[in-house]
Parts: sequence; structure tokens; C-alpha cells
Amino acid sequence: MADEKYLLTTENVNLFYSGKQALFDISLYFPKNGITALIGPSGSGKSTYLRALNRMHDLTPNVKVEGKFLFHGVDMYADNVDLVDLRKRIGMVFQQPTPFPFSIYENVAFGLRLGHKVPKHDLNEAVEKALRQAGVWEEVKDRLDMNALGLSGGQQQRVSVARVLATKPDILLLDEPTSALDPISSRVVEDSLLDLRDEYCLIIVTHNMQQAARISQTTAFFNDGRLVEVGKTRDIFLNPKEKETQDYVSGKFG
Ligand SMILES: Nc1ncnc2c1ncn2[C@@H]1O[C@H](COP(=O)(O)OP(=O)(O)OP(=O)(O)O)[C@@H](O)[C@H]1O
Repeated sequence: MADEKYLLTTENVNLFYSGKQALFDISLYFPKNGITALIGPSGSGKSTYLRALNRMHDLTPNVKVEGKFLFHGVDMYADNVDLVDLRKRIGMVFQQPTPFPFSIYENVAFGLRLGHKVPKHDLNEAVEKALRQAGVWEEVKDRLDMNALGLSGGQQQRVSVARVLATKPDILLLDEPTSALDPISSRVVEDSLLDLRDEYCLIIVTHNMQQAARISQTTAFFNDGRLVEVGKTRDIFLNPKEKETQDYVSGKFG
């Protein structure tokens, strides 16, 4: 049951693309901190569900979202919710690093400047803090004026994480954040995520089961738009309750 120990609760979520149902009765709860991995074969609904968590589908015509979404106990889908504010508090990092063609500094400061006039000193502090938290400060501190597009893929992705962190979110949604990176850069990004898990609620869609096993405490397995099983990551991988989960984690399909 949902209660105050959870920062975000979602109950009985159904989602339809032009009338075609893509999510079926999903109920999942997220605590204030820690990493939850959403795993499952291609097309199982992981990204669709993730995008519902910061109302990204509002931007797409013909998508209908049903169910109860409470963030800090408040209905996230109420008409009076300020979407810019919601997306600052529930930030999203995408598969491809998404730096703007500006300096590293401006990339991170971007979200902070939205709708606010922030004193330069505060901005400098916030940019440094976010880059430190994202684990990329030491690599970029002497070249903050450099175009962020000149960084490596892994660095760009950590700058993307910093940009989201700068707005002081409670939740980071990560949609396959390392799938476009080489294995070494992926591990560096994973290490940065691990450093964040005590302070933030992270929800990560990943195809990479080793990654889910390495970094998450909780794993939810999706198949055909349904939540098959959710539990401690160890149990999902080593001792799943459902045969479908067992078959997926042992590589029989997917
Ligand atoms: N914009 C869209 N319009 C219509 N159908 C969509 C749209 N996005 C996703 N779908 C459908 O919804 C279902 C779930 O897709 P989704 O991308 O959420 O799965 P996924 O598990 O994240 O897959 P992948 O791992 O390949 O990204 C699929 O059948 C997909 O074809």
C-alpha cells in the first residue's frame, strides 16, 4: 500500500496511444531515495511508463493516461499543476546525451535561469555543486566555457545529469542513460548514479540486466505493458516468483 514513506506512488495506471492500450494496471511506489530499475523486453512499456512520471505524454496528442499519481501526496495530474515546476522536481535524462550547443557552464545553469534571475555568485555555486554531484567536475572545472558538444559522450551524459540536478529535483528519471555510451563511459556514469542514490530517488529504464543488478535496489519487470513482478533486485535476479521473470532474467527471451 502507498503511504508517506513513498515520495511517488502510482496506482492502476493504464495508458492508451490512439486508443490502443500500452500499459495495463501498473501500480508502483517509489521511496525518497534509492535506485529502481525498470527492465523488460523491447516494447514492454518501460519508457511509456517512465514518461508518464513527469507528464511527458502531455506533449503528445492522442495519448490517454489513467490512474492515480501522487507526488508528495498530491495529485500530479491535477489541472492546476505547473508543468515547468513539476519537471524541475522530476527531471529526465535521455538515452542520447542532450547538451545544448552552449558552454558547459550555460548547459548546467540553463534550468536555473528559467523564469528566475539568479545572482551570479549563487549560479556559480549551483553549477559547481551539480557538476560535482554528477561526478564530472574535476574533468571540466578548468574549461567551463568550452562548448559542451566537444566533450566525450560519457562526459556529455554526466553534464546532462548535472543540468537536471541543478534544478534540485527530488526524482531523476533516466531512460537508458548509458546505452549510447561505450562500456568504460557507461561504468563512469553508473558510478555517478550510485553516488546519488542516497540523496535522490532514481528510476532507470535499462536493457542492460547487469547494469540493473549492479546499481539498483529495486527492480520492476515489465512485459507486454504489464508489471509482472517487482521486488528487491537480488530476489528478482536470483529468486523471482514468476516463471516469466525467471525466463527473462535467464535470457530465454527479450
Ligand atoms: N508514441 C507512440 N505512439 C504509439 N505507440 C507507441 C508510442 N510509443 C510507444 N508506443 C508503443 O507502446 C508500447 C510500449 O513501448 P515502450 O517504448 O514504452 O516500450 P519499452 O519497453 O520502453 O521498449 P524499448 O525498450 O524498446 O524502448 C509498444 O507497443 C510501442 O510500440
